[in-house]
Amino acid sequence: MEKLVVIKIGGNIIDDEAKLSAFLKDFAAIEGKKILVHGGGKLATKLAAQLGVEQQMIDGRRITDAETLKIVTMVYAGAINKNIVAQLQANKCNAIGLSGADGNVIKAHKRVHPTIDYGFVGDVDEVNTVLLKSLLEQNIAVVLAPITQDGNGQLLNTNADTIAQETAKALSSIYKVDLVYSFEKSGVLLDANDDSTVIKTINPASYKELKEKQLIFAGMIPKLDNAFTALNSGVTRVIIGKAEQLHHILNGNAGTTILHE
Ligand SMILES: Nc1ncnc2c1ncn2[C@@H]1O[C@H](COP(=O)(O)OP(=O)(O)O)[C@@H](O)[C@H]1O
Ligand SMILES: CC(=O)N[C@@H](CCC(=O)OP(=O)(O)O)C(=O)O
Repeated sequence: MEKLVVIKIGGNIIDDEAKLSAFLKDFAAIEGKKILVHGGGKLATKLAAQLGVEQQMIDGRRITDAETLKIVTMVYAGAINKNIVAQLQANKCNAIGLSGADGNVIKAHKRVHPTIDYGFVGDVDEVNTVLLKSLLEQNIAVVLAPITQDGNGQLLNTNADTIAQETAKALSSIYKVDLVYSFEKSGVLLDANDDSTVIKTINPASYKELKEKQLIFAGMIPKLDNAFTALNSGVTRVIIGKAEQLHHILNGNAGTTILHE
């Protein structure tokens, strides 16, 4: 099986012009088939504040009312996605930027929850692996924004870590997939404020323990849940690490590797 890397880039890197530019240079230099998934939650929150649209997050998920859906669509599928693609072109990496609606690439349904109304939040049903494969085979890097659609004309907002997991999972039937969650820290840390405390490997048992001790919290919990789901669904390797160390991560020399046992 041929190799594919699916890399998710975190919100704090997208927000930092210099770090984003350095990261995209490194991404452009990766040989072989590659997909970049981005979010941009911080930027969406900033724009919503400027527009006076109040935002609410529950368990790391944005409650997405109609106004918020317009904002996230503009920010993720518009400004951020196109800026990333343009920068990849500047680095001589041909790329195409897609939302889940483009080419019917990611279908989802509006989240149904017994007590919480998440609004226009989408849970993924299907990834169009045929289209993605045809683009990858033309040596085009795919840049995915976390906006999905329900097939009936409704756009939906889906967490970017989940988009990366679902895409990696779907493509693992065709490729040997490495999934990388890159963000501003050196990996999963024993002390979230100390970059020198990288935990080299995490398995379900150590994850449980670290969570109980509250050494893993906030956005790292859904990220690790996505990481384990990917690993249990056919993805070969899942690593969480620092965006600046992309090449070391891919070589297995940096970050936190997620293990089955
Ligand atoms: N043990 C930990 N190691 C590293 N980060 C952690 C840990 N526990 C919680 N976190 C938090 O998780 C955040 C990453 O999650 P999130 O903000 O959702 O990621 P992203 O930047 O990819 O969107 C970090 O910024 C950090 O504050
Ligand atoms: C439903 C939901 O929560 N969607 C996320 C999508 C963006 C995202 O995941 O961005 P980061 O990776 O930068 O956090 C949101 O709107 O915040």
